[in-house]
Amino acid sequence: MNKPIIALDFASKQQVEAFLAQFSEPLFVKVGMELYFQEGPELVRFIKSQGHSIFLDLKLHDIPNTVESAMKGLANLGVDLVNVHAAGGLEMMKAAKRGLAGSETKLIAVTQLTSTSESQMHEDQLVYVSLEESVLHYAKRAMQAGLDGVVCSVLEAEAIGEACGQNFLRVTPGIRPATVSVDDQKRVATPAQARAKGSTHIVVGRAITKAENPADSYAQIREEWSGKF
Ligand SMILES: O=c1ccn([C@@H]2O[C@H](COP(=O)(O)O)[C@@H](O)[C@H]2O)c(=O)[nH]1
Repeated sequence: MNKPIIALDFASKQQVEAFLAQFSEPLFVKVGMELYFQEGPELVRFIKSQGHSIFLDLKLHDIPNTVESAMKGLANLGVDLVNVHAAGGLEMMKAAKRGLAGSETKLIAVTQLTSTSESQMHEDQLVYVSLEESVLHYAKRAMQAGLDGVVCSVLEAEAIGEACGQNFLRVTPGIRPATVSVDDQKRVATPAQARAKGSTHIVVGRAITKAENPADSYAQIREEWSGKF
């Protein structure tokens, strides 16, 4: 079972260091826009030097040429996972993959953000299909472009596994243990539900980073996710 990916949604290297100091094992962490735009590639190199695996969650979405060039830069960082928005289109996703040529970094595409509900998708995007249909469409396009998987919610993970194959990654944020507030997330599930529905990875931020004891919270989530609880 893959380790839960901890979203390091912090504003500074200092906060990251203080957080990581509470763990004595190699982790799988996610560096997103908040942290990357403050601290840049140096911080990614630092986290890597500490032996942790990294999902660099920058959700690129631009014209194919720009995304390909940006991916060439990210390829040099040697992270484990990077992503684009599937809404950028097939050509953009293919360009992103070309940019990573020769690197070991896996590429996944965001389908519909887990903070989006079906009614919001209709209103904001004028997309009048079901949310699952939209997510499945993006997953199939990502597969067609040669990507390694998608970011989706647990609610769509099973259908994507059936449509795209079990090796196609289903990386699922919006994870909340039963007692924790959902905050701004709309399509949420517990770690146990994620396991049952075939997520390949879970992404957990605030339920760990804002917990009274992050290391305990991580251990509980990891146990629930791995089915040991
Ligand atoms: O659809 C998506 C894509 C990315 N995210 C990111 O995951 C974490 C979730 O944090 P929580 O505190 O566990 O809600 C966050 O970094 C998002 O940027 C997502 O939530 N949904």
